[in-house]
Amino acid sequence: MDVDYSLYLVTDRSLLPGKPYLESLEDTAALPSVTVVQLREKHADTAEFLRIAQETKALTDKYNVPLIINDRVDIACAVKARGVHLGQSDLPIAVARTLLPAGTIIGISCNSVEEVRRARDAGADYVGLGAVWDTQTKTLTNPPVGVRGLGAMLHELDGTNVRAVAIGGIKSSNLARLLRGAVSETNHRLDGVAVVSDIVASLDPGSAARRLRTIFDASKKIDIPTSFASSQEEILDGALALSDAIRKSRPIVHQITNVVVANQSANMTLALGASPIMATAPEEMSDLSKISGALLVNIGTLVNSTLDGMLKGGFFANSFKKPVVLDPVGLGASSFRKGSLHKLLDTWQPTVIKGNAGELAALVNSQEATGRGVDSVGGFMNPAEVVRAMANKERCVIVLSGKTDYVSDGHRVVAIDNGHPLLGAITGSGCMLGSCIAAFCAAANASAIDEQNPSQLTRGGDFLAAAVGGILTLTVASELAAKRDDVHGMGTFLPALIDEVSNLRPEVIRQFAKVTRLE
Ligand SMILES: Cc1ncc(COP(=O)(O)OP(=O)(O)O)c(N)n1
Ligand SMILES: Cc1ncsc1CCOP(=O)(O)O
Repeated sequence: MDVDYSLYLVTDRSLLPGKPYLESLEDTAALPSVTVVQLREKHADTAEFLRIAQETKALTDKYNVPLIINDRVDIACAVKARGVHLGQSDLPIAVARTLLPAGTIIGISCNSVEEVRRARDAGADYVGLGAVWDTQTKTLTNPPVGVRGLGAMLHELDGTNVRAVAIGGIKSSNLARLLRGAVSETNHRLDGVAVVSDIVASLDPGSAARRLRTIFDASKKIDIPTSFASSQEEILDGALALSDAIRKSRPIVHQITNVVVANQSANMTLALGASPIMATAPEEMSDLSKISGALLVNIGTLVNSTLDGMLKGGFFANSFKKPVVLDPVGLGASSFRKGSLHKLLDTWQPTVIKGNAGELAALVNSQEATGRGVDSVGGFMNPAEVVRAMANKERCVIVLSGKTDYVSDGHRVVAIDNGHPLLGAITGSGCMLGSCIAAFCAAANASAIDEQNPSQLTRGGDFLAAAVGGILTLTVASELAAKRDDVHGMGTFLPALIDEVSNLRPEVIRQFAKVTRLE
């Protein structure tokens, strides 16, 4: 019979919070939450390992949960375990197969795409991918692969029966982010998650397991809805409805942004009819996430002290189902920015990533465009395809800003041809665009019905239409501002732009909008 890998408990007696081992295990095995148990004994001698394995087997048999033995093929044979889990330096799969009864499951740990390929070709039944994050449970010999490293590993398993679980640092507080991000471009997902401390070290391991299992099961029920507005007219209607919704509901837009633009971004947010809060302290991120409609994270003048706030801000925004707009300003300019961005994306899931060609190229390691400081040099040959592929990879809406702006959620791709060259002449127009998109995302999220799905990282809403609304507001206003008699250049353009945004009505946006649905 096939094993269900949904919630794969790995034991560790050294982490028990005072409860006897078998009692703690029974708390979880008795429930339908845990679907597999792996006995992992790092310090027991052979006799002790065998004794614990026999006791564990009796318990897992009682509740009909398959038992896997860590490392030791001999113990797996002795207790007639359902399987064995091997590390990269344990017995090779082919040798273990000759020693184990036919049908015994063999799993192996993999830390890279190459290891997954080898495991697949050697006939592994499942792979343990990780460590995803750092863990207190063991000293890692390889760096964590991160959430975003898992997609390429899963891709290697397309068309095979090899199952995959992720392991390392997984908790109920980060599981939804893991499950959202751990998907290959071909939509290959994890079959389960392997967890040690979040269950074993808990005073109430049964509840801990139930929380994890509820999130895992709920994640199977969500994807980017395909029922959203489809034609360019419908997308425009959706975007303009959000413009009205912002003025009616005045959402709080929390912005952790750069010191160059904080003031003008706050004014732009007010002009849209929303309410800015430009707070950076990590200590207040949890409270602010509860009251905000959306979070903007802009790395333009990144320092370690704000990075901490960004990590916590995004984490809590995901937890409270608030959309997060990420503006990776000047990403290619330094390895500090790149390293920090990877940390951010491994900690939380953005709803929208907005960047110029140089920034998006740095994110996907493309040579097609580069950055010069915070500016972009060059462009993509096929921008529509780039945003579509990136949206699928990053599992969010992607906005590529430029003379023509491109937006995709992985299904739909839209091009917008509004804007004025003066937007590119002043500092911070890209950053203000991030603020506009965040305000529109707040409105989209607020108007969605909360499905009460614990694996959702936002309430939902058409965030592609939100991005389109944010772009149109700024770019149409820029065209109107540039035409004004009192605008003579950069200096007079910025206040006029803010005025035009504050006076802009949806009918005017509709009149000037140049939106094309591409595919
Ligand atoms: C499901 C699962 N995945 C990975 C591991 C790690 O195994 P290994 O690399 O052998 O390291 P140790 O467990 O021996 O520390 C695992 N145990 N289970
Ligand atoms: C055994 C193992 N292999 C990679 S990470 C890990 C430990 C995971 O423990 P935790 O779930 O407590 O982070």
